Amino acid sequence: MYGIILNQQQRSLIKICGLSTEETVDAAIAAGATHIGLVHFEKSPRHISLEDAAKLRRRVPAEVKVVQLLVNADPKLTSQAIATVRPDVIQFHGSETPEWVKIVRKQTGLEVWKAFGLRDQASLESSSRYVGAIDRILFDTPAKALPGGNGVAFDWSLLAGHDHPIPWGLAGGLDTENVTEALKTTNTPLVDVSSGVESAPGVKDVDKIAAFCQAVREFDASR
Ligand SMILES: O=C(O)c1ccccc1N[C@@H]1O[C@H](COP(=O)(O)O)[C@@H](O)[C@H]1O
Repeated sequence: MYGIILNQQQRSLIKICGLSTEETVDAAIAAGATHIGLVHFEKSPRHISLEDAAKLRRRVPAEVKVVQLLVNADPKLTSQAIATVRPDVIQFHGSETPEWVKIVRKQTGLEVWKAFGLRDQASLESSSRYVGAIDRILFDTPAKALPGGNGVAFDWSLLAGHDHPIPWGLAGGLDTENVTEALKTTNTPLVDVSSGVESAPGVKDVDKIAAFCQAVREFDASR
């Protein structure tokens, strides 16, 4: 009986993105993150070289998945990132087409995620063009100064009650204060945070990482 109840309890997936130091990678793992995100995009304050990403990747135990974030990377850079970092997941966060991400998925066998800027109901419908091409869609705020990582939330009610055809996740402006509301409104299976666990752009804060993960786990325990 007890086992059945435990099995029914939904455990949210938590991705902490834009990590760039050993200390913060270790903190995210200790706090219960299920996914660690590494950004390779030179315009981002969270950009790290592929060699540094590979070093951080080696600290991550098998039960925590490593997500390599790329933005409109060409085929050469995409293969270099995969060969050097050996991520579990590739997150495409630019204007990559369904055709391109499907090729990467087929040729590498890796899990492929696509970030999608959600503007309105019509854009939610148009996101279905990625069905069959990716393993997970990550709904985010439409691009601003950067394609992502701006710390700005979108209207989560767009996702309330939506019948999702593929696995998905929620990103954009999440933090410890709003993540419970975001989970309640959207019932998302995965939350993805970057700016919301920083003390300055690109500087992750270990206490904020711990508090964010605790808020998510408290929500999980309450449902
Ligand atoms: O983090 C970045 O700098 C970044 C740069 C380019 C594309 C995506 C980026 N981050 C991703 O954006 C979402 C939302 O981030 P935030 O919590 O609003 O800061 C998330 O997937 C980040 O990993």
